[in-house]
Amino acid sequence: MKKLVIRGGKPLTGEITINGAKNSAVALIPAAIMADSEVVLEGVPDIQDVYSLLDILNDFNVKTEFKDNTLKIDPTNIASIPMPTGKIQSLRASYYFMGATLSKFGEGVIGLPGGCFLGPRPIDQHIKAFRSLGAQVDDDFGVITLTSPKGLQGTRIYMDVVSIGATINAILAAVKAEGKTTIENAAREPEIIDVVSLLTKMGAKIRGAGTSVIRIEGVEKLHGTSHTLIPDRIEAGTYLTAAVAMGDEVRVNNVIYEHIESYIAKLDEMGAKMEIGEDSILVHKSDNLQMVSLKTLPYPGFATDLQQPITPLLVKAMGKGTIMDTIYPQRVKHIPELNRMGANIRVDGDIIRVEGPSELSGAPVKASDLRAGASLVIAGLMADGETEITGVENILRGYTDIVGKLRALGADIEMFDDGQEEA
Ligand SMILES: CC(=O)N[C@H]1[C@@H](OP(=O)(O)OP(=O)(O)OC[C@H]2O[C@@H](n3ccc(=O)[nH]c3=O)[C@H](O)[C@@H]2O)O[C@H](CO)[C@@H](O)[C@@H]1O
Ligand SMILES: C=C(OP(=O)(O)O)C(=O)O
Repeated sequence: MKKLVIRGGKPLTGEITINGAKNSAVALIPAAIMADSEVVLEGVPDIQDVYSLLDILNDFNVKTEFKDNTLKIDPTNIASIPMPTGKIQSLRASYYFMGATLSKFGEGVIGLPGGCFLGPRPIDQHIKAFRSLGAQVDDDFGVITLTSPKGLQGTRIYMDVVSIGATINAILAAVKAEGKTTIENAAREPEIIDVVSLLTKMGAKIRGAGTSVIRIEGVEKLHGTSHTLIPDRIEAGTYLTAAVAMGDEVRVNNVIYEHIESYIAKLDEMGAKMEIGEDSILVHKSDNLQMVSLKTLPYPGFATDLQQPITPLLVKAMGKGTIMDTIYPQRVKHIPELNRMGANIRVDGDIIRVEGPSELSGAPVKASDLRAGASLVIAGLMADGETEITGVENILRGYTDIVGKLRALGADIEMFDDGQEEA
């Protein structure tokens, strides 16, 4: 079992560099199998979700090489293999193999995905998109079988909810469908633009990524190419929060400000002192933080993935504030753990009520999901004394070398592994 031990209260100073986006990487990798030759991805983060996908590619007989953040994917000898259980459940984004295999082979057998438990995470809009394109989709107790006996035909797909995964899966399935497809009420996240950039370089014809209407004209084949990932806006937001909490001159490099504008605006409202550079953000010492209220929304609104990381910062602020996660109202597993460390937070139906300021003290806590983990790491950096975090595997799904990066800033953080499985 791995655990993180943080001795908090140390000021953070220095520079760190943000890696390529997890939520891009996990879509680009399945998308790459749709090419007929090698795809090279640059800036791929060194995270467990990437390794889980490489394991799955290996089962599909796809050759891969991953070194120094460059990932070479050669799908020349790919085989259509059913993936009903097992590795497919180790992460959320394995659902992209539904769209990718449907497009590549006209068929696929893919089990329901895993990933963070944030409350119900249905995939009805993904299935609706596949069916609209003419696929037959059968759900046998969580094993999704996709076939397309008459091929896939371009169509109009209206998404009932704004969904990143369903939008990307619809794009993957539609790029080689016959004729034109329009996706309406599409998600607009930067990762969608990144996936469309790769597919376009592979030969796909797609317009409108980053808007709520995406138009696709089917092509017959997709070829190999190379592509560099966008930086991870959630990783950037996480380190910016740690810097606002404990920093004194911390520069966060490789940030696209426009991707986290709504987050920066909230930190600004709290009174954080930041200087926005061309591709970096410098955080000065920020005292007397003001309490704020916030609501998560689809992009360009405040990202749900940053709701948990910002919570400990609110704990440090003066006054009463509320957090409403409209995307995942049940994304609250960090709250009891923060309270164990001395926070004063109440979950009241779909509203999280924070009253501050509270001094945090180190305690044994569990990271039940990825961003709950980020939240607890930030709390641990802020707390007086020692915090021991278990559930570290969840954190490693999405953060490259979190220990090394924080140590470089002066944090007292160590990871231990006793080699035993977590209970
Ligand atoms: C791998 C990846 O990119 N994960 C991100 C992605 O997850 P994911 O793509 O799974 O999340 P979605 O954008 O699909 O979910 C948004 C909302 O739509 C609902 N919904 C979604 C699909 C569907 O078929 N039916 C439905 O009702 C969900 O329950 C949720 O309330 O976006 C989430 C919301 O920004 C982020 O927290 C995740 O980090
Ligand atoms: C919820 C997240 O990831 P996933 O969708 O991969 O579970 C996340 O990145 O915060």
